[in-house]
Amino acid sequence: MALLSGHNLSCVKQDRLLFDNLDFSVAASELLYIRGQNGAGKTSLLRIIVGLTDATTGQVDYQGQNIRTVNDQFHQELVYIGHKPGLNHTLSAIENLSFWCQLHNLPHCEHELMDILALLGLVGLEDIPVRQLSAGQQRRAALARLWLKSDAKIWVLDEPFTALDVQGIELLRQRVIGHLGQGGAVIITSHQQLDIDYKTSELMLEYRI
Ligand SMILES: Nc1ncnc2c1ncn2[C@@H]1O[C@H](COP(=O)(O)OP(=O)(O)OP(=O)(O)O)[C@@H](O)[C@H]1O
Repeated sequence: MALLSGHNLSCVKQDRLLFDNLDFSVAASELLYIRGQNGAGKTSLLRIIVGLTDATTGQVDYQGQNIRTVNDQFHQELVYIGHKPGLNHTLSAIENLSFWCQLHNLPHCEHELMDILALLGLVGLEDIPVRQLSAGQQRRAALARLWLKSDAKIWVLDEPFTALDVQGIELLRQRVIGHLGQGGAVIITSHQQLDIDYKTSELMLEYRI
């Protein structure tokens, strides 16, 4: 059974039809790549998938039910990391992630924060404002959420490799493998191919004029 599926999705932005009649599904331990050139509509599709915006037509189902009707459960079991890191630049990494843990009702996370930041190579940088971190360090801080909310079933990641170095890419790759191994599902946009021994499908968005 599909964990997450989209049916007859279409999206119009600025009078341009980005996609229509679009169906997808992703099941436990599956990875779905969404591909397409700049401006094809990948981010727009991800925002529809996580319920941040409505599709022009169609619906997204979580475990067979419209995400709008199982909103709370869906968001409890989802981690979405957008194209931008989604961090408050005036706060430190610790402050950003502590706030995120509270927002997601994950109080136990606070105890794990330092270990996760160490794993991500951010020790010594955890207390400075995020704006003083490099782009790759900011990305790492954003990706810490994948370690903090480890029981989320669905990960939706928009260009998560952006700005990461080789070691960061491998760290994230191993994390994705671990998640798939635990029965999670991952939807990802990336211009980079991941070499992974799990069922992988691809959705190509054509750029439309
Ligand atoms: N909030 C918005 N209001 C109006 N138009 C938008 C908005 N967001 C995106 N668009 C338009 O929708 C189109 C698709 O944008 P989107 O960000 O989904 O593409 P993308 O495939 O993710 O691109 P990229 O690879 O560059 O990140 C673009 O032409 C963009 O101008």
